[in-house]
Amino acid sequence: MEKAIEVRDVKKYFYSKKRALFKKSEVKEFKAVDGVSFDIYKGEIFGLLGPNGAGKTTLIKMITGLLLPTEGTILVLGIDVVKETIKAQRNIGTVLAGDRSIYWKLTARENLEYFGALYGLKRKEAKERAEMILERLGISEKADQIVEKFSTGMKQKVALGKALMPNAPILLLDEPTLGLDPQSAINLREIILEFKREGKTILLTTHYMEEADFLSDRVAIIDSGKIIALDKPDNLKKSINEVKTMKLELMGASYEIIEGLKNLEKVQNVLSHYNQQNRTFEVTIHHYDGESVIHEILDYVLKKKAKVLNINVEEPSLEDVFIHLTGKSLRE
Ligand SMILES: Nc1ncnc2c1ncn2[C@@H]1O[C@H](COP(=O)(O)OP(=O)(O)OP(=O)(O)O)[C@@H](O)[C@H]1O
Repeated sequence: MEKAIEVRDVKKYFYSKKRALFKKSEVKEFKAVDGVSFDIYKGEIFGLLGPNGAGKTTLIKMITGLLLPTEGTILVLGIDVVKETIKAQRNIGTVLAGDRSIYWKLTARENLEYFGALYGLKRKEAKERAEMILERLGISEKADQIVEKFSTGMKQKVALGKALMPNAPILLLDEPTLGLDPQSAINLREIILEFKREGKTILLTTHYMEEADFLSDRVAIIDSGKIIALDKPDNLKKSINEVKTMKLELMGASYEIIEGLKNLEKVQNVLSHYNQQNRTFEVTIHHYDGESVIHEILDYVLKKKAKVLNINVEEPSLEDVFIHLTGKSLRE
């Protein structure tokens, strides 16, 4: 398979000065991306899944040439992003999370035409392409209104439209559906799949496991600047087949009772979320081996006088893969 993007041993360290009274200021090093390697093949959707602060945006910014890596090499269609930044950038359309680079005082159409000119399109070409993209993204009707008044979803579509203007073969989408209402998110995911059908290579970052699962041909799970797993979503889920997931909704429980669950034999991970409104705990339990441990869990909970409102035994999700590997939730 032909490679569209090659990332080799890439690191990005940030440095900040910590001032202390009467002492020499210390330089603190922060490893935002800490030795990452992967390939993205032509025509695939590659998902980078990880919690907030995992290093996803930093990686995208390095691939697109906006940030210099501290170490390592990035090739885009064989072109070194550091050595030939502009040449590499010609192959990429990028939308960063909460993209503010579109002009809010211009209309959607003016934005696209302006960026088209910036990318070197002739006036007529830019007009035609903007028209086609506005149509594709379903925003033709509002194309001549200023962007400032648009909803978050519409603004996101204009940002995506801007990234599509140069008709680059590779798209980098950073949290494309962040902040969108469910229906707009579904629409945008459909549009992303259409781009793939047209042969574009897409790298997207997300911290929504359903999104990574639904869209990606392969997913890299990233945490604290490192890739901790990389495979097709189904293979990742199969890799934790021996781990079963049980979800409980408990009334009258406490953090202490939930901590106690961790001491049960064959229980691997316990994560909980307190729902203030209903005063219930939603508890996710990863355990090995079926029935006996389920009985033990229920016996324990009932002995502690908590009420079980709901029990679900679920198929593993990418969130479960993440919990299995890190012991924490994607949303923490
Ligand atoms: N310019 C910078 N200087 C110092 N630290 C930075 C800088 N940019 C990012 N970081 C830190 O690097 C880490 C990774 O940030 P990054 O934005 O890549 O994460 P992310 O996975 O995209 O998460 P999010 O979804 O929250 O943006 C964070 O802890 C962030 O605070």
